[in-house]
Amino acid sequence: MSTPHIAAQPGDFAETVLMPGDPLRAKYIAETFFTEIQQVNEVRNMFGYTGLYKGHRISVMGSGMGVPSISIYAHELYSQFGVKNIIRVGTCGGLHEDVKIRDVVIAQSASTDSNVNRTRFRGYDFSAAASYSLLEPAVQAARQHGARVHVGGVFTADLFYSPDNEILGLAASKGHYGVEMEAAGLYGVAADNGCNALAICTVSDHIITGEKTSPEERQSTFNDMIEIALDSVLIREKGDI
Ligand SMILES: O=P(O)(O)O[C@H]1O[C@H](CO)[C@@H](O)[C@H]1O
Ligand SMILES: O=c1cc[nH]c(=O)[nH]1
Repeated sequence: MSTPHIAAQPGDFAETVLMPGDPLRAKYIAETFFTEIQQVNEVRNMFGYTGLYKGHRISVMGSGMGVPSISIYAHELYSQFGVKNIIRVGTCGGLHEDVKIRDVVIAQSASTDSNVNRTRFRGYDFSAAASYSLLEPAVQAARQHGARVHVGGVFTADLFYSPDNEILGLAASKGHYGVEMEAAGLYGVAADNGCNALAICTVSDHIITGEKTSPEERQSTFNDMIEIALDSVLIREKGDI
């Protein structure tokens, strides 16, 4: 079985897929955290893997950057490969004064300058929100982990290099914690397919203060976020939530 962008067999993906933007981070996650790893996609080098995390079957695949890219992969995973839950594990720019670099932002909701949700919602304003069944265990896992975590809105931007960054100041003034490029689209695709989605991001740089993390810091804070995402899946499976 194959879709235009994923060449895998039915059952190759677990019910829950972690999605970083970068396919090499997907490879890193599989090699660092999984046992019994099976590569399940390599079309366009968008690497996907299924393995075991603490004995629980789980998958990871890159999403690419931006709403169009993650929308393609999320739609194919939900509609053709039996995936029920996608947890984006990405990076974001800090927008809010309470947010420091290396903090974790759990995106309860996502505002956007993308038109995709209006397209799918006949011009009305769709509320792009995380699935509570993924959100609550993620918050619990983050607290257990001891991470500095913020739960709230993010701004999903179409342009990384925008000629007009005033929207980011406005988003900050309305309490958005970070800017990234996928969450609002992912939440829309999950709603289309009756499935679950959540975006978790580590703050890699700060839009207001101009601070940036070093490559080493990015790696270790990325690991914190991955453990939070993976442990949230175990908490959910155990039915503690
Ligand atoms: O680190 P990832 O998951 O790619 O996320 C962020 O980084 C990319 C921009 O550099 C965008 O995809 C943005 O959302
Ligand atoms: O999309 C992103 C991701 C990280 N930092 C940013 O400024 N934007």
